[in-house]
Amino acid sequence: MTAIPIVRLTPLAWLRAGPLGVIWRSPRATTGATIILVMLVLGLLAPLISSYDPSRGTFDPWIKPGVGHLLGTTALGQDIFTQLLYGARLTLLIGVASGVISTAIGTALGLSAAYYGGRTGEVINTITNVFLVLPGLPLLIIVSAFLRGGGIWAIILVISLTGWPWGARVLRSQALTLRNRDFIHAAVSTGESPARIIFKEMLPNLAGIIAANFFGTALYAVLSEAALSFIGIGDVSKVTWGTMLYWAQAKNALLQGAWWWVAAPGLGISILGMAFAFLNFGVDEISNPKSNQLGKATKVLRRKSVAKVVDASTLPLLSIQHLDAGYLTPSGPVRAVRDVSLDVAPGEFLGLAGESGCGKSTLAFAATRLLDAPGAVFGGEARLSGQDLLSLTPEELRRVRWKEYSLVFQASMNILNPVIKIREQVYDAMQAHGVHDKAKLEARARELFELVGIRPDYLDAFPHQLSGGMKQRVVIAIALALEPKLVVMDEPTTALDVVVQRQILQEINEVRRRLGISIIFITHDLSLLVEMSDRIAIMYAGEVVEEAPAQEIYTAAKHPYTQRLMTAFPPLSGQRERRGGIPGRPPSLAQDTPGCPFYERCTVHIPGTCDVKKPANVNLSKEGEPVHRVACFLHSPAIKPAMYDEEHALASD
Ligand SMILES: Nc1ncnc2c1ncn2[C@@H]1O[C@H](COP(=O)(O)OP(=O)(O)OP(=O)(O)O)[C@@H](O)[C@H]1O
Repeated sequence: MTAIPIVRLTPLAWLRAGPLGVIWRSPRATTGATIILVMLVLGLLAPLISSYDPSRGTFDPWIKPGVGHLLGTTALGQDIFTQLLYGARLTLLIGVASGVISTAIGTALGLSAAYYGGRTGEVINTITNVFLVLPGLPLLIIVSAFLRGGGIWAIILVISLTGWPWGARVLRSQALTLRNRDFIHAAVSTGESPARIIFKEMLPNLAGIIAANFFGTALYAVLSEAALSFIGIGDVSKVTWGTMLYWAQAKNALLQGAWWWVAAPGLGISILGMAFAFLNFGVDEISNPKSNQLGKATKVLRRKSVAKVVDASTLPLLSIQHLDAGYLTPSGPVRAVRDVSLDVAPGEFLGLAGESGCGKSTLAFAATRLLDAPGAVFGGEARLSGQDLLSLTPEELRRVRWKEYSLVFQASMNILNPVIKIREQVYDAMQAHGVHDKAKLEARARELFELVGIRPDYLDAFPHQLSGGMKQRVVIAIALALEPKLVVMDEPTTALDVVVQRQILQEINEVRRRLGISIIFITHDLSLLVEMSDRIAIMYAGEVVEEAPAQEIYTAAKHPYTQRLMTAFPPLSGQRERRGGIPGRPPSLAQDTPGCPFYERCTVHIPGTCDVKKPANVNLSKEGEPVHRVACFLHSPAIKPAMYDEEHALASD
C-alpha cells in the first residue's frame, strides 16, 4: 500500500488547492476569471474613475475619441467611456443573476426528471420540450412586452424563464446515465433519502455540466439583453451595454461615422462572452477531484479489537424456501432460480458456486429484494431472522437493508462515488440509519478500516487515489458498517489479481469470525470456496443440485456436475496442472427440461430416468447427522442402490 503524504493546509493553501487554485492553474480559466474580475472592478469603481454622469448629456454631441473623452460622446452628448464603465455593472448583474436563476431551474427540473422518472419525469420532460421548441427570441419579446416597465429585474426574470430548458435537457440525460451507475444503486440500497442521493451523490458528479450551463446561460443572458435592448424592448432608460447599442442604432451612429459608439459596447459584450467561454474550460478540472489536492492524510489511530462471540444458535439466520425468480423478457420468462431452498446459519460462511449464468446472482438478489425489473420473484419466501423479506414494504425494507443485511456486488468498487471523499461515503450508510454523532461516525469508520486492513489515513482520500483492492476493501468496510447479521458477497474479488483476492478473502473470513456475521459468498471458483466456506451449495441451471460441508464437497462430492466442477479447477495443493472445462453448455433457462438439467452433459446419466423426471433431493447423513443433500438419481435408492457411497447412509428422500 502506498501511503498518502500528510499535508496540513493553511487557509491560503486551501484556497490554492481548492477551486480557486484550479482556476489559477488553468491559463484559459485564469484569463476568463481575470477579464470578468477586471470588468467588475471597473464597473464598481466607475464613480472614482470617471466624474461624469453616464445618463446626462452635458457635452457636445458626436465628439471624436480624444483626451477629454477617451471614447468620444454620443449623439446626446454623454461620455461613452463613462457609459461603458457603468454599463459593465448592469450587464454583469444581468448575466450572473439570469445565469444563476436559469441554472437553478434547469438543474432542479433536469435532476428531478431523471431521478423520479415515471409520470413525474414525463411531465417535466414535456414542459422542457415545449419550452425548447418555442423560438427563443420571439418568446423573449412576447414575455418582455408583458413585463415592460418592470425594470432590470423584469429583464432578468424574462431571460431566466426562457434560458433554462437546454440546461435541464442536458442535465436530465446525464443524470439518467448517472442514475444507473452502481454507486447510485448502492446509495438507494443503503436507504439514503432521494434528496440526499440527488444532492450528495448525483450533484457533485454533475458539477461540470451545471457550471457549463451557468456560463452558457450567463452568456445567453448578456446577448439576449443586448438583443432586447437593441430592438427597444429592454429598459432603455438604464445604461447597459445592450442599451448603449440601442441608442447607437437609434441615432444612426454608423451613418454619422461614430463607429466607436457601436464598437465599445459591442467589444465589451464579445469580451465578456469570451471570458465566460474561457472559464468553462476550467470547470472540468474543478469538478474533477483528481486535480484537487485536498484529499490528504491524517494520523493513524491504534488498532481496537471488535471481537464478538459467534452465535451458536442452530436456527437459520436466512431461510430461503422454494424460491422461484427470474426475468420477464419479451420472449417469455427466464426462470433463473428454480424452486431453491437454502438455509444459512448464524455465523456461517456459505459458498454458492456454479458456472456462469446458472443463477447465483439472481438467487442472492431475489432473496434480498434487490432484483430490479425485468427481474421478478415468481414464488417462495426468504426469511431473515424469521421476517419474510419478500413481503416487506419499501420503507420496512429500507430500515432492514444494510442494518440487518448488506451486499457487496461484483466489481463493487464502482459503487464509490468518484467525486466524494471516502470518509463521507463510509459515513453515508451509517447516517442513513440514524448514526449522526460525528465522533461515533469517525471512530467507527477508523475501526472498520483497520478491520479490513486499510490504514485509516485513506478515509481522506478520493476513490481514484486507491488501488482496486483497496476500493474493494472500502466497500466491504461499508457493508460491515452497521454490523449486519448477514453479508451477501457476489464475486467481490473477481476483478482483482489472485494475490490480492486471497488476501481480501482471508480478511473477510477473519472479520466474519470476529464479528460473528454470516456470509453468502458467490463465485464460480469452487477451489476458492472449499478453502473459505463452512458449507457449499452448488447451483446448476437455476437449481441447487448439491449442498454439503466444504470438506465433504472437496473429498466426497456426489453430483456428477460437482465432481466435474471440482476437476475443472486446479487442486488446492500440489502440482499445478492445466484443467479443462465441462464439455457442453447448460440448458436455456427460458425453457423447462423434463428431467435432470445436467443430463446432456452428464457422462454417467441413466437414459429413460434422468431425462424423463426431475431427480428429488436425497439427504445423506453421516454419524446420524444429515450432512449432504444431492439432487441426483445416482444416489436415489429407488433407482440405483448399488451406487451408494459406502460411508453414507440414506437419511431421507
Ligand atoms: N436482465 C436479464 N434479462 C434476462 N435474462 C437475464 C437477465 N439477467 C440475467 N439473466 C439470465 O439469468 C440467468 C442467471 O443469471 P445470473 O447472473 O444470476 O447467473 P450467475 O450464476 O450469477 O452468473 P455469473 O457468474 O456470470 O454472474 C442467466 O442465464 C442470464 O442470462
